[in-house]
Amino acid sequence: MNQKVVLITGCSSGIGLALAVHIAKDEKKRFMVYATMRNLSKAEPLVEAAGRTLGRTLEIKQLDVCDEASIKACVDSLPERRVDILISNAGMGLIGPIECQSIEEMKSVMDTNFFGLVRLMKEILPDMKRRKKGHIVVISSVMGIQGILFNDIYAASKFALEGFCESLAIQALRFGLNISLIEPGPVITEFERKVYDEGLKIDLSKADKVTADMFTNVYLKNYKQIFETLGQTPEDVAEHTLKILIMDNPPFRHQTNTLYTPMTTLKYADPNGDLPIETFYKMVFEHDKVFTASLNFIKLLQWRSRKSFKHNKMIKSNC
Ligand SMILES: NC(=O)C1=CN([C@@H]2O[C@H](COP(=O)(O)OP(=O)(O)OC[C@H]3O[C@@H](n4cnc5c(N)ncnc54)[C@H](OP(=O)(O)O)[C@@H]3O)[C@@H](O)[C@H]2O)C=CC1
Ligand SMILES: CC1=C(/C=C/C(C)=C/C=C/C(C)=C/C=O)C(C)(C)CCC1
Repeated sequence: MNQKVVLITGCSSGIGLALAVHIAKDEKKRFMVYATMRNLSKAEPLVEAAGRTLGRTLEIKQLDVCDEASIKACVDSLPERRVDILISNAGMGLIGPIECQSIEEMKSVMDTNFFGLVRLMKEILPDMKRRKKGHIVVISSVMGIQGILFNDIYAASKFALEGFCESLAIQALRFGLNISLIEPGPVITEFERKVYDEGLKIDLSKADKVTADMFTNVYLKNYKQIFETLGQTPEDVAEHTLKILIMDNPPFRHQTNTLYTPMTTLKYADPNGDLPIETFYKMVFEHDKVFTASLNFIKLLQWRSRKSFKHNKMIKSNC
């Protein structure tokens, strides 16, 4: 059988782990998954979730996206160095006022989220071009489209990914290669815990009172609620991604959370770029009115989509 070779980065937890397992468990066994992580001592949750696919349609390998030698060693270890589908997922977040963050911390985010993909592409793209076959799937974010308060550096790293891929996609087309950006909204994973816990520990003494207050009393206060109201599961993102993998003509961009779409659409609706900024400003500072109204609207959308899901299921079961 002609299985497609899928290489995924950052599979020790969250979206990467869910992707690896979901793709390896494909009923038609269309894929051979190389699930990679930088630290193999963290493999236990993946081993457990992979179950019987381990050693069959799933293998675990070491790969650190910040280390060129580790990427090369991993790709060299694959049969014929072949990668049909690269899923660049490894990433990290960073929240808080920039005056409280060190340049080292910021560089680490850019190095992982952006240069991590660049290193992977430098190793894998030339082979894909030679074979005139391949699909590069990048786990970007809604923050690759639109910045969010106190996510300045993280959003910049995702914008960098999007600009890089948008430029490369034109060249890729010439070789018959596909590039797809997957853009989830909030997803309930270790990412949320890491970023939120770090956020609570930030030394705000370098920020002025207004900024410190905005971070503590607006951002951190609402962050949890945003995840609770809008948060997707990593399995849901994995399902969306698999659908993209099996398409004949996969799209360049795919947002996984329709509840978040009204917010990203603002960007496309106003060429001057003021609409999303003013709307987010109102959501933050006319908080009581707009933020609560927005959350209620989102809850209504959620209720309606759950209702229509049940309705569709009922129709199907009656057919
Ligand atoms: N959670 C969310 O709300 C959203 C997340 N995303 C994106 O999804 C991707 C996955 O995040 P998510 O699953 O949520 O978070 P997790 O923290 O659960 O997973 C991140 C993964 O990336 C790995 N990683 C970090 N640095 C490196 C590195 N240098 N080399 C290899 N692997 C590395 C981590 O490994 P280790 O365990 O060793 O740290 C971990 O396996 C990220 O790109 C993130 O930006 C996008 C939209 C929303
Ligand atoms: C929508 C919104 C907020 C927060 C959104 C968050 C926290 C989104 C997180 C997205 C993630 C984690 C993407 C990962 O790539 C605020 C600023 C609290 C208030 C204004 C409206």
